[in-house]
Amino acid sequence: MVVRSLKQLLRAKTRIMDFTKPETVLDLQNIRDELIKMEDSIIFKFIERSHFPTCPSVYRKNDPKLPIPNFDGSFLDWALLQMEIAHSQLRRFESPDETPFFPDKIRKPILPSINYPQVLASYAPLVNYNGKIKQVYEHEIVPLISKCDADQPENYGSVATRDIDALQSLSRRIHFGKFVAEAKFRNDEELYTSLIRKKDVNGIVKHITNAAVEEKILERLTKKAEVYGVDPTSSSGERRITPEYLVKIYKEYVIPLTKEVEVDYLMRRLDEQ
Ligand SMILES: O=C(O)C(=O)C[C@]1(C(=O)O)C=C[C@@H](O)C=C1
Repeated sequence: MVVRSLKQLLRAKTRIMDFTKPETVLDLQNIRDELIKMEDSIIFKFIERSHFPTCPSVYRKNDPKLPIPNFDGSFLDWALLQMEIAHSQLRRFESPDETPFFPDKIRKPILPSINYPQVLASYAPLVNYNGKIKQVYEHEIVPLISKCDADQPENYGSVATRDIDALQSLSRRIHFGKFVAEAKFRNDEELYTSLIRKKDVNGIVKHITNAAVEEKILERLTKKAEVYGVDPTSSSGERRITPEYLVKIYKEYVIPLTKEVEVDYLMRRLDEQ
């Protein structure tokens, strides 16, 4: 009897989001646990980027230092597009938690489809904030997380690969707002239906906001940045990612953009029924 209940306890504790099981995907606690795990990947990706200077040429459209034949865009745009073309063929964007930066240019997978059960509304892929995420990343986040303000041609490739990793993690985190929104909608359909009918954006923002959860996120990030952001082997204790910058990035960009995704998703939610 004791053994059985212990097993049950373990099972309950190890419940995680599984995209083939809709009931695990729309459990708000599972979603929040996943968001917590994503904090670690985002911090580590920022740390990887922080070893390099800003390298503005990487983000400049058609920069003469980085000529790319038959391409209209920045070096990062080009690199990200090549990566998405490869990843699309590996089935990356079939997963409902992945949102491409170039939805019109990706390819069909080489691998057979998984046919995930549909948990989000059918328009979910159209809720795509990647343009805005890239804008914010290049203009606001890179200057905060780079080692210094400088161009370093020998590291353009390394910078672009670090940027792609960071952008993909940020995109996944921010677009998780769709799962949060769907879970909240199903938990209180009456309330959200009435707010959506009235097009009451402020009311929706008020109801999706949980100040206590946000405060906890910022507290946890401060602690994580203190631990991960310092190289324990470095005698000078030099900081790589400071708690101050990490909190600023979450408070000013990551959480507000997640909420924007939630609101956008919810505002269209009644068209689906
Ligand atoms: O956890 C939630 O309820 C969310 O809506 C996600 C999130 C976030 O971005 O982490 C956004 C808004 C809430 O105020 C709290 C947290």
